[in-house]
Amino acid sequence: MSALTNDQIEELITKSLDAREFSYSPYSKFRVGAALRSVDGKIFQGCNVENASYGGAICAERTAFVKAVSEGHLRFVAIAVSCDFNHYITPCGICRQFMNEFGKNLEIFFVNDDRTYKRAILADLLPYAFGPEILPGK
Ligand SMILES: O=c1ccn([C@H]2C[C@H](O)[C@@H](CO)O2)c(=O)[nH]1
Ligand SMILES: [Zn+2]
Repeated sequence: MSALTNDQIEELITKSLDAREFSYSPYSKFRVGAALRSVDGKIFQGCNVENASYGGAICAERTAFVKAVSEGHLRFVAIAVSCDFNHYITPCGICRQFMNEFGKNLEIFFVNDDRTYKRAILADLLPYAFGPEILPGK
């Protein structure tokens, strides 16, 4: 069961699909969009941003998180992710670790081109995670 209403899920899906528009992906030609909902209902969109130094690429999920955190938001309910293939895209390992910093109960919607989706919780995608609770001072 999702913490979001069906309308909220549909809104997140639309914003995730729309976010692909600004994908900067001249190398992979793989356009990814994400939409992240904070606990106070704000939605932050992100796309993947690649680099001539290939390893410098930033995924859509992290773009959305960095936008949100840099504007003072630290608590999130859900993120939707989409690519422009007939595929349910799942976040890469770096993004799973990155997102874990902000809570293991985050809902993740993997959105297909036709708006159908699959849903998971971050804790299921990153079991036995290394997280901030392990470090002193947290
Ligand atoms: O969940 C994912 C998986 C991949 N990518 C990007 C990284 C790179 O720009 C391109 C191909 O890996 O897709 C994302 O943005 N999110
Ligand atoms: Zn990633």
